[in-house]
Amino acid sequence: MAAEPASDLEFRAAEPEKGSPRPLRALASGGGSMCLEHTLPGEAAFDYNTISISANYLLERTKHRPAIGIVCGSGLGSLVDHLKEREAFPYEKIPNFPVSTVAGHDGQVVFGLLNGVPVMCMKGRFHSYEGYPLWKTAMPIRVMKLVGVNSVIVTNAAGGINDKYHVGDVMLIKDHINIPGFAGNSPLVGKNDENFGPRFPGMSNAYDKQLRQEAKSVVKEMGIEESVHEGVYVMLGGPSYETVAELRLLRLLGADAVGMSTVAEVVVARHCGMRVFAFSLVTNKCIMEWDSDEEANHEEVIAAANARKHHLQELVGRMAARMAQ
Ligand SMILES: O=P(O)(O)O[C@H]1O[C@H](CO)[C@@H](O)[C@H]1O
Ligand SMILES: Nc1nc2[nH]cnc2c(=O)[nH]1
Repeated sequence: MAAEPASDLEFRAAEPEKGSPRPLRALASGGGSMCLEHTLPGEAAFDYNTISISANYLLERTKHRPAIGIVCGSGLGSLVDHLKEREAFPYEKIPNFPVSTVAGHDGQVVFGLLNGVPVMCMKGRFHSYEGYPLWKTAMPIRVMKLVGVNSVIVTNAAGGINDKYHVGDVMLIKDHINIPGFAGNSPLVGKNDENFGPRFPGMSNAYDKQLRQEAKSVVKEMGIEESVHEGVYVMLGGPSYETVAELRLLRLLGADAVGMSTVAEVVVARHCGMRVFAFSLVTNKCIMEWDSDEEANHEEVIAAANARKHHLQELVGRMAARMAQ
Protein backbone atom coordinates (compact mmCIF):
# COMPACT_ATOMS: atom_id res chain seq x y z
CA MET A 1 0.00 0.00 0.00
CA ALA A 2 1.28 3.49 -0.88
CA ALA A 3 2.31 5.60 2.12
CA GLU A 4 0.11 8.64 2.96
CA PRO A 5 1.85 11.96 2.19
CA ALA A 6 3.10 13.56 5.41
CA SER A 7 1.38 16.87 4.72
CA ASP A 8 -0.94 18.68 2.35
CA LEU A 9 1.87 18.97 -0.13
CA GLU A 10 3.26 16.18 -2.15
CA PHE A 11 6.66 16.63 -3.76
CA ARG A 12 7.39 14.81 -6.95
CA ALA A 13 10.04 15.07 -9.57
CA ALA A 14 8.94 16.44 -12.93
CA GLU A 15 10.29 14.74 -16.04
CA PRO A 16 13.69 16.32 -16.69
CA GLU A 17 14.91 17.22 -20.12
CA LYS A 18 17.84 15.13 -21.26
CA GLY A 19 20.99 16.17 -19.45
CA SER A 20 19.28 18.78 -17.24
CA PRO A 21 19.08 18.56 -13.45
CA ARG A 22 15.79 17.24 -12.00
CA PRO A 23 13.55 20.13 -10.99
CA LEU A 24 11.18 19.63 -8.07
CA ARG A 25 7.51 20.55 -8.32
CA ALA A 26 5.26 20.90 -5.29
CA LEU A 27 1.71 19.98 -6.16
CA ALA A 28 -1.39 20.36 -4.01
CA SER A 29 -2.63 16.88 -3.20
CA GLY A 30 -6.22 18.13 -3.04
CA GLY A 31 -8.49 19.10 -0.20
CA GLY A 32 -5.99 21.50 1.40
CA SER A 33 -6.59 25.24 1.46
CA MET A 34 -3.09 26.05 0.22
CA CYS A 35 -1.95 25.49 -3.32
CA LEU A 36 1.78 26.10 -3.51
CA GLU A 37 2.95 25.96 -7.08
CA HIS A 38 6.64 25.89 -7.72
CA THR A 39 6.35 26.61 -11.40
CA LEU A 40 9.20 26.07 -13.76
CA PRO A 41 11.00 29.11 -15.18
CA GLY A 42 9.89 28.39 -18.75
CA GLU A 43 6.16 28.16 -17.96
CA ALA A 44 4.17 30.49 -20.22
CA ALA A 45 2.43 33.48 -18.64
CA PHE A 46 -1.37 33.45 -18.46
CA ASP A 47 -2.91 34.88 -21.61
CA TYR A 48 -5.52 37.63 -21.87
CA ASN A 49 -8.45 35.20 -21.66
CA THR A 50 -7.14 33.50 -18.53
CA ILE A 51 -6.58 36.84 -16.80
CA SER A 52 -10.06 37.94 -17.92
CA ILE A 53 -11.53 35.00 -15.99
CA SER A 54 -9.96 36.32 -12.76
CA ALA A 55 -11.04 39.90 -13.51
CA ASN A 56 -14.60 38.87 -14.41
CA TYR A 57 -14.92 36.82 -11.22
CA LEU A 58 -14.22 40.02 -9.27
CA LEU A 59 -16.31 42.33 -11.48
CA GLU A 60 -19.30 40.04 -11.11
CA ARG A 61 -19.04 40.17 -7.31
CA THR A 62 -18.08 43.74 -6.46
CA LYS A 63 -20.14 46.87 -6.95
CA HIS A 64 -16.96 48.99 -7.07
CA ARG A 65 -15.39 50.12 -10.36
CA PRO A 66 -11.94 51.38 -9.26
CA ALA A 67 -9.45 53.25 -11.43
CA ILE A 68 -6.79 53.10 -8.70
CA GLY A 69 -5.00 49.96 -7.50
CA ILE A 70 -2.90 49.59 -4.35
CA VAL A 71 -0.31 46.90 -3.61
CA CYS A 72 0.44 46.53 0.10
CA GLY A 73 4.00 45.69 1.11
CA SER A 74 5.17 43.52 4.02
CA GLY A 75 3.29 44.49 7.17
CA LEU A 76 1.44 47.24 5.27
CA GLY A 77 -1.87 45.43 4.81
CA SER A 78 -3.46 47.78 7.31
CA LEU A 79 -3.21 50.49 4.62
CA VAL A 80 -6.57 49.21 3.46
CA ASP A 81 -8.19 48.48 6.82
CA HIS A 82 -10.18 51.69 6.80
CA LEU A 83 -11.85 51.32 3.45
CA LYS A 84 -15.56 52.11 3.47
CA GLU A 85 -18.02 49.72 1.84
CA ARG A 86 -15.31 47.05 1.89
CA GLU A 87 -15.60 43.88 -0.14
CA ALA A 88 -12.83 41.30 0.35
CA PHE A 89 -11.99 38.26 -1.78
CA PRO A 90 -9.47 35.69 -0.50
CA TYR A 91 -6.86 34.87 -3.13
CA GLU A 92 -7.63 31.16 -2.99
CA LYS A 93 -11.21 31.82 -4.15
CA ILE A 94 -10.23 33.85 -7.23
CA PRO A 95 -9.73 31.67 -10.33
CA ASN A 96 -6.11 31.43 -11.49
CA PHE A 97 -4.84 33.58 -8.62
CA PRO A 98 -1.65 32.61 -6.74
CA VAL A 99 -1.74 32.40 -2.92
CA SER A 100 0.30 34.38 -0.38
CA THR A 101 2.76 32.42 1.73
CA VAL A 102 4.67 35.18 3.56
CA ALA A 103 4.01 36.56 7.08
CA GLY A 104 2.59 40.07 6.83
CA HIS A 105 0.87 39.35 3.49
CA ASP A 106 -2.76 38.44 4.23
CA GLY A 107 -3.91 37.21 0.83
CA GLN A 108 -7.02 39.17 -0.09
CA VAL A 109 -8.15 41.43 -2.88
CA VAL A 110 -10.03 44.22 -1.12
CA PHE A 111 -12.32 46.71 -2.85
CA GLY A 112 -13.71 49.79 -1.12
CA LEU A 113 -13.75 53.55 -0.84
CA LEU A 114 -10.62 55.33 0.36
CA ASN A 115 -11.43 58.98 1.11
CA GLY A 116 -14.47 58.41 -1.11
CA VAL A 117 -12.34 57.07 -4.00
CA PRO A 118 -12.99 53.50 -5.22
CA VAL A 119 -9.81 51.40 -4.98
CA MET A 120 -8.77 47.81 -5.60
CA CYS A 121 -6.13 46.59 -3.15
CA MET A 122 -3.81 43.63 -2.99
CA LYS A 123 -3.55 42.89 0.72
CA GLY A 124 -0.52 40.69 0.29
CA ARG A 125 1.75 40.31 -2.73
CA PHE A 126 3.76 37.54 -4.35
CA HIS A 127 7.52 37.18 -4.52
CA SER A 128 9.77 35.04 -6.70
CA TYR A 129 11.40 33.50 -3.61
CA GLU A 130 8.03 31.88 -2.83
CA GLY A 131 8.60 29.81 -5.95
CA TYR A 132 6.57 31.90 -8.38
CA PRO A 133 7.95 32.99 -11.74
CA LEU A 134 8.09 36.78 -12.03
CA TRP A 135 5.15 36.97 -14.42
CA LYS A 136 3.00 35.30 -11.79
CA THR A 137 4.17 37.63 -9.01
CA ALA A 138 2.92 40.50 -11.19
CA MET A 139 -0.18 38.82 -12.62
CA PRO A 140 -2.52 40.70 -10.21
CA ILE A 141 -1.48 43.94 -11.92
CA ARG A 142 -2.95 42.62 -15.18
CA VAL A 143 -6.08 41.59 -13.30
CA MET A 144 -6.29 45.16 -12.00
CA LYS A 145 -5.92 46.44 -15.55
CA LEU A 146 -8.84 44.32 -16.76
CA VAL A 147 -10.94 45.44 -13.81
CA GLY A 148 -10.44 49.04 -15.03
CA VAL A 149 -7.50 50.29 -12.95
CA ASN A 150 -5.28 52.83 -14.73
CA SER A 151 -3.01 54.02 -11.89
CA VAL A 152 -1.28 52.02 -9.16
CA ILE A 153 0.23 52.81 -5.79
CA VAL A 154 2.90 50.21 -5.07
CA THR A 155 4.34 49.99 -1.55
CA ASN A 156 7.05 47.89 0.01
CA ALA A 157 9.20 47.36 3.07
CA ALA A 158 12.87 47.87 2.27
CA GLY A 159 16.30 48.03 3.82
CA GLY A 160 17.89 51.49 3.87
CA ILE A 161 21.24 51.55 2.07
CA ASN A 162 21.59 55.34 1.98
CA ASP A 163 23.20 56.26 5.28
CA LYS A 164 20.92 59.29 5.65
CA TYR A 165 17.89 57.00 5.88
CA HIS A 166 16.50 55.90 9.24
CA VAL A 167 14.07 53.19 10.25
CA GLY A 168 10.55 54.54 9.72
CA ASP A 169 11.55 56.89 6.89
CA VAL A 170 9.71 56.81 3.60
CA MET A 171 11.46 56.78 0.22
CA LEU A 172 9.43 57.95 -2.75
CA ILE A 173 10.76 55.75 -5.54
CA LYS A 174 12.11 57.76 -8.46
CA ASP A 175 13.72 54.82 -10.26
CA HIS A 176 14.69 51.20 -9.84
CA ILE A 177 17.55 48.82 -10.56
CA ASN A 178 16.20 45.51 -11.81
CA ILE A 179 18.91 43.02 -10.81
CA PRO A 180 16.93 39.90 -11.87
CA GLY A 181 16.36 41.69 -15.18
CA PHE A 182 20.13 41.93 -15.73
CA ALA A 183 20.12 38.13 -15.93
CA GLY A 184 17.15 37.99 -18.29
CA ASN A 185 14.59 37.28 -15.60
CA SER A 186 11.67 39.58 -16.41
CA PRO A 187 7.90 39.25 -15.94
CA LEU A 188 7.64 40.01 -19.67
CA VAL A 189 9.78 37.07 -20.81
CA GLY A 190 8.03 34.86 -23.35
CA LYS A 191 5.58 35.58 -26.16
CA ASN A 192 4.44 39.20 -25.91
CA ASP A 193 0.69 39.68 -25.48
CA GLU A 194 -0.13 42.80 -27.54
CA ASN A 195 -3.47 43.00 -25.74
CA PHE A 196 -1.50 44.29 -22.78
CA GLY A 197 1.35 46.22 -24.34
CA PRO A 198 4.33 46.36 -26.71
CA ARG A 199 7.21 43.89 -26.98
CA PHE A 200 9.79 46.50 -25.90
CA PRO A 201 8.28 48.91 -23.37
CA GLY A 202 10.32 51.94 -22.26
CA MET A 203 11.16 52.23 -18.55
CA SER A 204 12.90 55.61 -18.32
CA ASN A 205 9.78 57.26 -16.86
CA ALA A 206 8.49 54.31 -14.87
CA TYR A 207 7.71 56.35 -11.74
CA ASP A 208 5.36 59.13 -12.78
CA LYS A 209 6.95 62.57 -12.26
CA GLN A 210 3.67 64.34 -11.69
CA LEU A 211 2.59 61.82 -9.05
CA ARG A 212 5.93 62.25 -7.29
CA GLN A 213 5.33 66.00 -7.24
CA GLU A 214 1.87 65.42 -5.78
CA ALA A 215 3.39 63.13 -3.15
CA LYS A 216 5.91 65.80 -2.14
CA SER A 217 3.10 68.27 -1.68
CA VAL A 218 1.11 65.72 0.39
CA VAL A 219 4.18 65.07 2.54
CA LYS A 220 4.46 68.83 3.14
CA GLU A 221 0.79 69.06 4.10
CA MET A 222 1.34 66.23 6.57
CA GLY A 223 4.46 67.93 8.00
CA ILE A 224 6.66 64.83 7.60
CA GLU A 225 9.26 66.19 5.12
CA GLU A 226 12.12 65.38 7.53
CA SER A 227 11.49 61.66 7.26
CA VAL A 228 10.72 61.45 3.54
CA HIS A 229 13.29 61.07 0.77
CA GLU A 230 13.32 60.37 -2.92
CA GLY A 231 15.56 57.57 -4.15
CA VAL A 232 16.38 54.46 -6.12
CA TYR A 233 15.01 51.01 -5.19
CA VAL A 234 16.96 47.90 -6.08
CA MET A 235 15.29 44.51 -6.37
CA LEU A 236 17.07 41.27 -5.52
CA GLY A 237 15.53 37.80 -5.56
CA GLY A 238 15.94 37.00 -1.85
CA PRO A 239 14.91 35.35 0.39
CA SER A 240 18.28 35.74 2.11
CA TYR A 241 19.09 39.30 3.09
CA GLU A 242 22.26 40.82 1.67
CA THR A 243 25.84 40.33 2.71
CA VAL A 244 27.86 43.41 3.65
CA ALA A 245 29.84 43.13 0.40
CA GLU A 246 26.62 42.95 -1.65
CA LEU A 247 25.21 46.00 0.10
CA ARG A 248 28.41 47.96 -0.57
CA LEU A 249 28.16 46.99 -4.22
CA LEU A 250 24.51 48.08 -4.38
CA ARG A 251 25.45 51.42 -2.80
CA LEU A 252 28.13 51.89 -5.47
CA LEU A 253 25.50 51.17 -8.14
CA GLY A 254 23.40 54.06 -6.85
CA ALA A 255 20.73 52.21 -4.87
CA ASP A 256 19.21 53.87 -1.80
CA ALA A 257 16.95 51.05 -0.61
CA VAL A 258 16.80 47.31 -1.25
CA GLY A 259 13.97 44.80 -1.35
CA MET A 260 12.65 41.68 -3.03
CA SER A 261 9.53 42.96 -4.79
CA THR A 262 7.91 45.90 -6.61
CA VAL A 263 10.02 45.99 -9.78
CA ALA A 264 8.19 43.17 -11.60
CA GLU A 265 4.84 44.77 -10.72
CA VAL A 266 6.02 48.15 -11.97
CA VAL A 267 7.38 46.71 -15.22
CA VAL A 268 4.05 44.98 -15.89
CA ALA A 269 2.05 48.07 -14.91
CA ARG A 270 4.09 50.26 -17.28
CA HIS A 271 3.88 47.65 -20.03
CA CYS A 272 0.09 47.97 -19.94
CA GLY A 273 0.18 51.77 -19.76
CA MET A 274 -0.63 52.36 -16.10
CA ARG A 275 0.66 55.33 -14.14
CA VAL A 276 2.81 54.31 -11.18
CA PHE A 277 3.39 55.91 -7.81
CA ALA A 278 5.57 53.83 -5.47
CA PHE A 279 7.24 54.20 -2.12
CA SER A 280 9.36 52.15 0.28
CA LEU A 281 9.07 52.21 4.02
CA VAL A 282 12.58 51.85 5.43
CA THR A 283 12.10 49.03 7.93
CA ASN A 284 15.76 48.42 8.74
CA LYS A 285 19.09 50.06 8.21
CA CYS A 286 21.29 47.87 6.04
CA ILE A 287 24.40 46.62 7.77
CA MET A 288 27.33 48.05 5.87
CA GLU A 289 30.16 47.18 8.29
CA TRP A 290 31.83 43.79 8.60
CA ASP A 291 32.43 44.18 12.32
CA SER A 292 28.71 44.58 13.09
CA ASP A 293 27.00 41.70 14.92
CA GLU A 294 23.51 42.75 13.78
CA GLU A 295 21.47 40.88 11.21
CA ALA A 296 18.36 41.90 9.27
CA ASN A 297 15.24 39.89 10.10
CA HIS A 298 11.61 39.80 9.01
CA GLU A 299 10.27 40.44 12.54
CA GLU A 300 11.90 43.89 12.65
CA VAL A 301 10.53 44.56 9.16
CA ILE A 302 6.95 43.82 10.28
CA ALA A 303 7.39 45.77 13.54
CA ALA A 304 8.71 48.87 11.74
CA ALA A 305 5.82 48.72 9.27
CA ASN A 306 3.33 48.46 12.10
CA ALA A 307 4.87 51.44 13.90
CA ARG A 308 4.41 53.71 10.86
CA LYS A 309 1.07 52.47 9.61
CA HIS A 310 -0.93 55.59 10.53
CA HIS A 311 1.32 57.96 8.58
CA LEU A 312 1.37 55.61 5.62
CA GLN A 313 -2.40 55.17 5.63
CA GLU A 314 -2.72 58.93 5.51
CA LEU A 315 -0.15 59.28 2.72
CA VAL A 316 -1.88 56.62 0.60
CA GLY A 317 -5.35 58.05 1.31
CA ARG A 318 -4.34 61.57 0.33
CA MET A 319 -2.57 60.33 -2.80
CA ALA A 320 -5.61 58.31 -3.87
CA ALA A 321 -7.77 61.43 -3.51
CA ARG A 322 -5.38 63.46 -5.69
CA MET A 323 -4.96 60.70 -8.27
CA ALA A 324 -8.71 60.47 -8.68
CA GLN A 325 -8.98 64.16 -9.69
O1 LIG B 1 8.71 43.97 -0.64
P1 LIG B 1 7.77 43.57 0.42
O2 LIG B 1 6.75 42.60 -0.04
O3 LIG B 1 7.14 44.76 1.11
O4 LIG B 1 8.61 42.78 1.53
C1 LIG B 1 9.98 42.96 1.86
O5 LIG B 1 10.12 42.39 3.14
C2 LIG B 1 10.42 40.98 3.02
C3 LIG B 1 11.67 40.70 3.80
O6 LIG B 1 11.56 41.08 5.13
C4 LIG B 1 10.66 40.73 1.54
O7 LIG B 1 9.52 40.14 0.97
C5 LIG B 1 10.89 42.11 1.01
O8 LIG B 1 10.62 42.23 -0.37
N1 LIG C 1 16.48 42.47 0.30
C1 LIG C 1 15.99 43.09 1.37
N2 LIG C 1 14.67 43.17 1.51
C2 LIG C 1 14.20 43.81 2.58
N3 LIG C 1 12.93 44.06 2.95
C3 LIG C 1 12.97 44.75 4.11
N4 LIG C 1 14.23 44.94 4.48
C4 LIG C 1 15.01 44.36 3.54
C5 LIG C 1 16.42 44.26 3.37
O1 LIG C 1 17.23 44.72 4.17
N5 LIG C 1 16.84 43.62 2.26
